Amino acid sequence: MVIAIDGPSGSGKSSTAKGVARRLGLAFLDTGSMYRACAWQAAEDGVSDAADLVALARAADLQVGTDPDDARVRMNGTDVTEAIRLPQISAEVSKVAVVPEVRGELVRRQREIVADTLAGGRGIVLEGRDTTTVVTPEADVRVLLVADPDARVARRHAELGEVVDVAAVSDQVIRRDRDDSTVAAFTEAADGVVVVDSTELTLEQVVDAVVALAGKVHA
Ligand SMILES: Nc1ncnc2c1ncn2[C@@H]1O[C@H](COP(=O)(O)OP(=O)(O)OP(=O)(O)O)[C@@H](O)[C@H]1O
Ligand SMILES: Nc1ccn([C@H]2C[C@H](O)[C@@H](COP(=O)(O)O)O2)c(=O)n1
Repeated sequence: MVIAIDGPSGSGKSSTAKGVARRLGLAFLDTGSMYRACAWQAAEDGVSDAADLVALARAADLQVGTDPDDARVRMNGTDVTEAIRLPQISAEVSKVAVVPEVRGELVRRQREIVADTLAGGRGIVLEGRDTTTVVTPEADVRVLLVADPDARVARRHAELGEVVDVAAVSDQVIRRDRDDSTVAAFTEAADGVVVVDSTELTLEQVVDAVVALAGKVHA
C-alpha cells in the first residue's frame, strides 16, 4: 500500500499523513524535510548558487526517519529535526526546491526510500508537493489535500504562536506556495488524484477520509 498526499502549505499534509500511517501501521515519509535539510546545509555552508546547491544535495549524507512518531532527520551527521522547522529555513527553502537537479536528486532518494520500505514488507504514506505526480504516480491512493488560504494561514499562525507576525506567516504560506508551484503541480489535481478539502474538517475527519479511500483499494 502506497498513499501519496500533496497540497499547499498548511493544508495539513504532515499531520494527516502521520495520522493515516499510525492508523494503518504504515511508514511515513515527509519529502519536504529533505528539501529543508538541504536548505539548512546551504545556510550552514553559506552557499546559494544553483551549482553549489546541486553538489550539496548529491553529496549529502541525508538520513530521514520513517516512523510517524519519531521521524528524525540527520544531515551530514547532525540531527536537524528541529532546526529545519525554524522560520529562516521556511523562508529560504523554496530557493533550494526550485533547482531542477536538486529535485531530481531528492526524488531519486525518495523513490529509493519507498522501494526499500516496500521491500521490507511495509507500506508507506508520503507527503509533499509532487508525490502524486512525480515521486509515486503509481501510488494506490493519491490525494490532493487543500484548504482555504485564510484557514491555512490561521493554522500556521496558531502553530507558531504570537512571536511570529502575520506578515511572516503569510510569507511562509502564500508566497512560498507561489514560488513552489512554479516547479511542482499541487494547485490542481492530476488525473486520478482525489481532492480532499480540509477547510471545514477536523484532522480526525481528514484522516478518516484518507483511510476510507485506502479501504476502497482492498474492497
Ligand atoms: N483539519 C485540520 N483542522 C485544523 N488544523 C489542522 C488540520 N490539519 C492540520 N492542522 C494544523 O495545521 C497546521 C499545519 O498542518 P501541517 O503541518 O500538517 O500542514 P502541511 O500541509 O504539512 O504544511 P507544510 O507543507 O507547510 O509543512 C498544524 O498546526 C496542524 O496541527
Ligand atoms: N515533494 C516536495 C516537498 C517539498 N517541497 C518543497 C516546497 C516547500 O517549500 C519545502 C518544504 O516543504 P514542507 O516541509 O513545507 O512541506 O520543500 C517540494 O518542492 N516538493
